[in-house]
Amino acid sequence: MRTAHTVVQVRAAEAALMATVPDGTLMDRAATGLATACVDFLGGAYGVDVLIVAGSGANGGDALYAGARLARRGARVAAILLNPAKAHAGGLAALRSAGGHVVPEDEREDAVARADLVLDGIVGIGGKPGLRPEAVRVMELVQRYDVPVVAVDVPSGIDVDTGETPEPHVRAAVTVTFGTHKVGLLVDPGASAAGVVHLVDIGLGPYLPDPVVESLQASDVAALLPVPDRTSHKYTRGVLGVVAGSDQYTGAAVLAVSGALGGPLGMVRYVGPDEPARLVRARWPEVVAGEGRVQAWVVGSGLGEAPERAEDVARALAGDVPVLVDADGLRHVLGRCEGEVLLTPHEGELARMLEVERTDVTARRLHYAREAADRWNATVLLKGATTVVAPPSGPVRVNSVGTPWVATAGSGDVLSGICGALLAGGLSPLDAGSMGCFLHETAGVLASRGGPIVAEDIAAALPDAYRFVREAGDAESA
Ligand SMILES: NC(=O)C1=CN([C@@H]2O[C@H](COP(=O)(O)OP(=O)(O)OC[C@H]3O[C@@H](n4cnc5c(N)ncnc54)[C@H](O)[C@@H]3O)[C@@H](O)[C@H]2O)[C@@H](O)CC1
Ligand SMILES: Nc1ncnc2c1ncn2[C@@H]1O[C@H](COP(=O)(O)OP(=O)(O)O)[C@@H](O)[C@H]1O
Ligand SMILES: [K+]
Repeated sequence: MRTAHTVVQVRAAEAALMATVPDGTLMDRAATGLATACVDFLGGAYGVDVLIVAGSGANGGDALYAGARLARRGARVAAILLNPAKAHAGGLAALRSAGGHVVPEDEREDAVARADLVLDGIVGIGGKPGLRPEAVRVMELVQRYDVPVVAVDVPSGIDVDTGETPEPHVRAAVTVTFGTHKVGLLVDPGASAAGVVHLVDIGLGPYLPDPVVESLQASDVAALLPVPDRTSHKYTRGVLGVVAGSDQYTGAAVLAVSGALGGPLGMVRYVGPDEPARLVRARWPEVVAGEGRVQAWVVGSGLGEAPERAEDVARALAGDVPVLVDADGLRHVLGRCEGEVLLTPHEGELARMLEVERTDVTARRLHYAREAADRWNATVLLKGATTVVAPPSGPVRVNSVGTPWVATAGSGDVLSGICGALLAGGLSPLDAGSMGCFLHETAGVLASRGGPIVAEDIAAALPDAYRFVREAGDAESA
């Protein structure tokens, strides 16, 4: 499991750890990990040009100490000091004694043009969102000369606790973060600005409280996946009721059922108009049409806007089994929910539910997913490149495994099916949503292999994703 903590939590843990170790130990560990990550990124240190952009805080100090290590390994290291009078004294002395030098103001452009790598040590967890004009000017040069950036702890300028990027910020190829992930590294748009995130262990673990954000890895998903045993039969494995599709949107019914059958359940019941029911049974003869006992419901994909379908949603929500509500069904989730409910909007649907602009949801994904979870007393899965799954209380899950090829019509219908299958298998809305998303995106990766796919391909690859996750879990725990 990847976990992320707030700045306040990190600062408290650092203070507790620092009281137990000699001065400078943490920065030493951070700088060592950072230098190693730079060498890995560059494929070596000897003869490369590394340019440090350092602010006045400890984040700049980390970058300068790492620069000293790289210089000792044969790199040519230069530093742009954004505030020379307040530069980190220890870091600067270390860099100078290792042979690094400070770039004079009129040579900054040359230094950027020459660099193989820029180390962003402008601000870390002490930074307010945004960059001061001088930092903006330097980073514009870095962008113009297309120099890859390794961010120290966080890409400077993002809102570290939310992942929001309302102002200018650094875009990194790699972010080397210390002690624990920061929330803004796992949630978009901050996550996109961070690039590949590499965690350096500085010994913070025992001092960290429960995280505010978590991200399941294959072994976590594997540990939670229901697997039948010798005593299982179709009813103990779970029966899912699917209320999806309409005469207008027949495909949604087939795709939601396809997603469900790619999950670990025993049986699917389809409830809907004659035409989609006929198509579902033609494609999947094992599906039973009509009402009956179920362990969970999926309602909403392709229901259309007919008012009578509102009753289908209300009936499922009034029942005593978990319910997933997707797409058109979300229009009919009126008051606070009772029982176990998973809502799966994309950004446009969540914007409509909360009566805000879609661009606001894009900019503040964590904020609005949490707000909706609180307002509807339900777990809210906000779809996208980094999916956010916010329960009414407790840590939020995010998923960044996947491929943009999954963004294809009907893909969300398949997602509703696989998440519903996991609900029917007895998992909580939080687990079902976050595991379903992981399996759905993994299926997308396996089906796509870098090329275009359609929603049916994702559904067809779900059993492979299931096997892949179980094997990866076995390998990680071996
Ligand atoms: N505290 C610790 O024990 C450790 C801290 N570490 C490093 O220390 C960092 C935190 O250091 P600090 O608390 O000194 O804070 P930072 O270095 O993050 O930044 C604080 C400084 O930046 C200025 N600043 C704030 N917002 C700005 C903006 N938008 N643009 C330009 N300047 C801005 C402030 O005036 C302040 O001087 C971490 O991110 C990490 O890199 C690591 O060395 C690991 C150990
Ligand atoms: N850039 C992306 N990278 C990975 N997955 C994505 C990306 N954009 C969207 N997705 C996923 O694709 C699916 C799209 O679902 P949705 O928007 O409901 O589409 P539809 O209504 O056509 O089924 C969701 O699972 C979402 O998380
Ligand atoms: K930084």
